[in-house]
Amino acid sequence: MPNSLIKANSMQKKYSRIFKMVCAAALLISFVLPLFAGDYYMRLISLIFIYIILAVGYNISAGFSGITSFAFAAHYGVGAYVSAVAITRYNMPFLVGLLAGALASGLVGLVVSLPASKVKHHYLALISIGLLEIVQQILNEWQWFTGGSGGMYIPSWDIFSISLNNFQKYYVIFIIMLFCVVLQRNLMKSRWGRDLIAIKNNEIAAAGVGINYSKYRIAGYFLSSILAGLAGSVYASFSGYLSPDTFNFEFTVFILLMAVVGGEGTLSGPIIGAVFVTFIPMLFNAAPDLKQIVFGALLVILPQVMPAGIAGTIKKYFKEIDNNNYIVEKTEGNEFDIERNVIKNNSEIEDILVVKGLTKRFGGVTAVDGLDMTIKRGTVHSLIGPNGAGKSTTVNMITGIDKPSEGSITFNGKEITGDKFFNLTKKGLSRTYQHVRLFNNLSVVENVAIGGRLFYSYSIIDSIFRTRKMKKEERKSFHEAMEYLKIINLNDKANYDPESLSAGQQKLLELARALYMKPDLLVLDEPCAGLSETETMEFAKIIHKIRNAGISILMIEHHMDLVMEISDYITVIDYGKKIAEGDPASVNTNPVVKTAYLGEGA
Ligand SMILES: Nc1ncnc2c1ncn2[C@@H]1O[C@H](COP(=O)(O)OP(=O)(O)OP(=O)(O)O)[C@@H](O)[C@H]1O
Repeated sequence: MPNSLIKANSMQKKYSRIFKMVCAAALLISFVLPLFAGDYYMRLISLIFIYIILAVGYNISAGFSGITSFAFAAHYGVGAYVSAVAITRYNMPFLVGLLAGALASGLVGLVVSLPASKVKHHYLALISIGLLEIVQQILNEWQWFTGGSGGMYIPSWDIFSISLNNFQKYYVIFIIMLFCVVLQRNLMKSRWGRDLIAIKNNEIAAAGVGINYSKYRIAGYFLSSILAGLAGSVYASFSGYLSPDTFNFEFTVFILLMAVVGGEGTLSGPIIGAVFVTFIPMLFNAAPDLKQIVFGALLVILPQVMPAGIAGTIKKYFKEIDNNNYIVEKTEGNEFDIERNVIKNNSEIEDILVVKGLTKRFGGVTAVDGLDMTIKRGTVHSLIGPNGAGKSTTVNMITGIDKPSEGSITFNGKEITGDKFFNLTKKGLSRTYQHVRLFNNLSVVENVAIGGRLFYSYSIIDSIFRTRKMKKEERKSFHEAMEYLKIINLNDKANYDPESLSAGQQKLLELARALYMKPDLLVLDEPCAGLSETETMEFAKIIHKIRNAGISILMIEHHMDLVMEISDYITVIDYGKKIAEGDPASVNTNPVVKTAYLGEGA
């Protein structure tokens, strides 16, 4: 059967048309503006371009990756001063100076984010305030390097010994800005961008698809600080004079305001934010003291009345999300063959998972107490017990979310006790969650595609330049993700926002994501909670299919009919201890289970 493109709905099409027209108009105006505008306006628009570069940097950090930092004024300052020193004191060419400034800011970002990644990530916000203070002091006091409070003059720009006039400077800044905007767009529409967005959405689920979120946070912040440093470097040569006062907390407020007005985590937000926030102060030329009050008030009010900013609000109105609908293909015809699409594990080991003496204590509470359990390859093994029995804690230890207090876990013959969650996914373990953990800033199909991220190898450079390799792998990945969506009958909702799905559909979507990871052992934590009776029966059929394809399943479930119907083996726990195990028939008639779990007399 032929493939047909999934059609965006009419509102999304309208948005896409309007968006393209606005972009084309903005590009055209920016391009021809110097032919008509005087020097003043050319400098003003150049400054907006610089702010766009800075706002793009901040957006990659806070908007997409969820890393809050108040040090972007400091990164901007480091970039500006390092490039100025490189050009004026060491006679480096302008372009080398730009790179030096950007890199220096990136290095500072690295130094700051490395320790911050080891503690809870919101500590980076605190560390960033410290950095801003340090940079302020250095700029003011380190006379021979920065010129101190007296400032520093930078000679006019030379590129290949040609001194640039304002007209030429405008186009150089315009090209650098365009590069940064396109870089942001390309990065975010690739697996690297999706990984960053996933971390912001849900750290645990991100680790569940194999993302080492500490490393990604560091990388995201490194890139953001490079862009902020680049903006500062361009500003230094553009303005011709640097003063430490420019890079203070007031400027941090200005950067935050650009993000809040434009809309964090959107591709056009930095552009909209930079334009608005550059023009707002002009309204207060007559009363400059009022400017800070207005900026502060806007920071207080806007997140409450327009939390998504201008770009986010417009997108919400058109129900648009930044997705990859241009490469999503809907396959019709043959039913998806799970067996064909799973990686067969060649291991001969029959006991796929062996748990011995597993114990977890939370302070005085022993949630799991010396549990022994063995899961045979190719079976559906259910773990049941009353509320609070320790089931979720058990699977959290098996999947590396909780560290066991005692005991051992062996998977495919290798000990995995205490392994990190993101490492276990690479070893063939995937899971769903008691409370659904989807990535709500990604579309339905992207939520599945991210499950297959380990099978694709294109680099971040491939992403930025959208190489053939990147496009080929993305197309394959989305095509496969669509196949997985077929299993759960959601292929016609590929471009939807996951929040628009019913609770049952969201559970199924999580299952499709876990399946695309091609696991050896699939762990399902209460997969049917919130599903209707019909959906539960559909789910049972899917589980049968998955098991027949050779994937072993460990399932926690309260729906007893389902457990009895689809399980090959059942382990029953109560107060963290195993009280029974066996096939469904024996467990169903076990008097201890009846007493403890089913509430009947033995
Ligand atoms: N992070 C935690 N800190 C402290 N106590 C915890 C923590 N997680 C679980 N517990 C406790 O451990 C015990 C087992 O909880 P767990 O969630 O594993 O049970 P469960 O069998 O999955 O329950 P349910 O069926 O209601 O989901 C409970 O008493 C719970 O309160």
